[in-house]
Amino acid sequence: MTATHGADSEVGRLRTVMLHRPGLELKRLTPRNNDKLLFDGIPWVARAQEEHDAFAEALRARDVEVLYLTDLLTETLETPEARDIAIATALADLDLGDTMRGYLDGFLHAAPPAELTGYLTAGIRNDEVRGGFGLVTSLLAHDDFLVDPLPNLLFTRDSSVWVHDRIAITSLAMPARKRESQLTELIYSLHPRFADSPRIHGHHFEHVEGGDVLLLAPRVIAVGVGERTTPAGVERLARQVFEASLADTVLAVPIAQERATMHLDTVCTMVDVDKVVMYPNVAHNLTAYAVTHDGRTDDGTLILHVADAEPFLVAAARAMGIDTLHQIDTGLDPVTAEREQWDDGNNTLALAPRVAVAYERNDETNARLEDAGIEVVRIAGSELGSGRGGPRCMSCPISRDPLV
Ligand SMILES: NC(=[NH2+])NCCC[C@H](N)C(=O)O
Repeated sequence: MTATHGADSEVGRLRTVMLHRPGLELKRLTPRNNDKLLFDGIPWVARAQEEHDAFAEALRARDVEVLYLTDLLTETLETPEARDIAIATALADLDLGDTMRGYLDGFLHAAPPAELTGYLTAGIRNDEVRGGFGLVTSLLAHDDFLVDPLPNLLFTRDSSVWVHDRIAITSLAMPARKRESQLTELIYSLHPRFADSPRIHGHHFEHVEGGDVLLLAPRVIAVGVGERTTPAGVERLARQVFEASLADTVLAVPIAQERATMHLDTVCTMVDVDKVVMYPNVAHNLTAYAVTHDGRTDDGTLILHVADAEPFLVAAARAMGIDTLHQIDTGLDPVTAEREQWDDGNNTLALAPRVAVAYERNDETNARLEDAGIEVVRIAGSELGSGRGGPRCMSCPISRDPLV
């Protein structure tokens, strides 16, 4: 692979990553809105920022280039075209009424790029507006949002994902996250750094979230199907990656439709070219449907073949062309395993084969990873973890070395 941007695996040496440093949007969380905004508590924002800065530093210390989503967005918003699209898409989605919509349209257009980034990410509360007064402002509560904040931007893995040299703009399932991929779509369409990068999928298509997409090996992709990614979403993604010749096999992997297992990467991540760390309580019943393609219908549509369900590790190894995809034997008792899974113990970010970033709190899982020869780069996540996401969720690899 010669592209400057892109990734063909989960473990090729990480060169460039996109993160989002948590900011004002986290200060919008209250005990009344945190469930709807998909947080399990109210994070201490200053500490969350410290933890995140340490995460970014750990990556830089390993020569990984760290890009911040808000910097990319602000740079994108320098052009009037980008501002028009950003404002029109954001406002079109909101339940505002014409008086407020008209006011906000003018207000947002007048804001300089960095400020506009702030409004698009942290939102605007009813008690913060200085105009557009009318029925909407009178009847909404003072702390209702006119523009919703996006606290889950922190989890950059979900709102876009590189597949080889293409960027897939995802389509997020939960209402609280829907606007996130409008922003990533804007960045990848109009930021000069990504000008020539071909895109697939889009925020208006069937739901696919990046946390469900695992690049098992060059040309083999596993996609979790559960609370977030839908069966139709995987089918759409499979057709696109086959059409663009980015993969030969897509494995659709059913996962329980529960908060604890919202994405495939909450139960399984790769730590080496042939090793995964997997939540032991699901390891034995995780299955996969291998999807391949062969020929076209008369109208040119690809004909997909869907194999019967098989154990995930078996189907994955076959598609990857290896004898065995090893599961690190964490040997944890079910209760410890459940606790550490909840705290994202299985949600590791590989910096290279056998080097993975993990939350320090998951002592047992980390010790077993080390026993298996994996170098564990530990980071703190006491506050970051309240959004239920670990190192993998908080990072979107933009460039990884190809596996040779
Ligand atoms: N790739 C992941 N596992 N992302 C975690 C996302 C967590 C986020 N609060 C949500 O519910 O959407």
